[in-house]
Amino acid sequence: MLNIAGVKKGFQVGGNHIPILDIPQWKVDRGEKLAIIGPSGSGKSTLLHIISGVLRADSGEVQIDGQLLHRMTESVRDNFRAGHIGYILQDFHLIPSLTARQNVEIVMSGKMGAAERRERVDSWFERVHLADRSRHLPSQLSRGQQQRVAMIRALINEPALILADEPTGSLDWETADEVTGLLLELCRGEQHTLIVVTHDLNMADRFPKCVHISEINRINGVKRSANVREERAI
Ligand SMILES: Nc1ncnc2c1ncn2[C@@H]1O[C@H](COP(=O)(O)OP(=O)(O)OP(=O)(O)O)[C@@H](O)[C@H]1O
Repeated sequence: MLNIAGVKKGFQVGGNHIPILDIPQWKVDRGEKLAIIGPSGSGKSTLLHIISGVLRADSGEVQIDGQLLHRMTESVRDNFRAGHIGYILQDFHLIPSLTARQNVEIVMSGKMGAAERRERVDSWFERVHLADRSRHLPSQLSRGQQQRVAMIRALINEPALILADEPTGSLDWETADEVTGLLLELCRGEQHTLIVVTHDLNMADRFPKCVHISEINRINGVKRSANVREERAI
């Protein structure tokens, strides 16, 4: 489903080129549920940005479902992203002036009829146990509820690939555990590939597969430990 070959990425800082990513080869199979862990500054978010196409690699190839992102024009890439990729962020990024369901409807295809759209949105709010909250504004929802709305927004178009950057990063332990369970349940099955970047080791433990960023990225610019629990104490 995802194939990365020879990807390099660096940033210009104060006239210096700082290499961040060097990924000779990395593959994620369809239907995999994968957590990526590793220290702050090791390029995890940058990797997700490159996979989603919001950031361009300096060189190399990213292929999703056989399609090469860097060969697409910007508008084709935007359409591809909207149809194939769902993105969940730590801070939800809900539009404050829109209700929960409007925040979801805004990403849905205009081609869908009003009744079908309503039914689909209703069924997703039921799935995340927020049926009675869909007409609330984000400010009237708890952080865990806001993240559940953001999850619906990422999943409503049934993307094949779901990327989540620290989805539990701003939640308390219990809510984080709930959100993790829900995310895994919603992404169950072969049709959803899920890649989560997290510092939350309880979350990572619940994933069928967990990799350290150093297993993917050859750049060793930050202090790393093979043992992530030790790393947290550094
Ligand atoms: N636009 C940018 N310009 C310059 N440097 C950048 C830019 N974006 C990211 N970086 C640098 O790239 C490195 C990797 O950042 P990234 O956010 O990918 O790390 P991360 O592993 O996700 O960290 P964290 O776990 O703290 O979120 C950092 O040193 C960061 O400062």
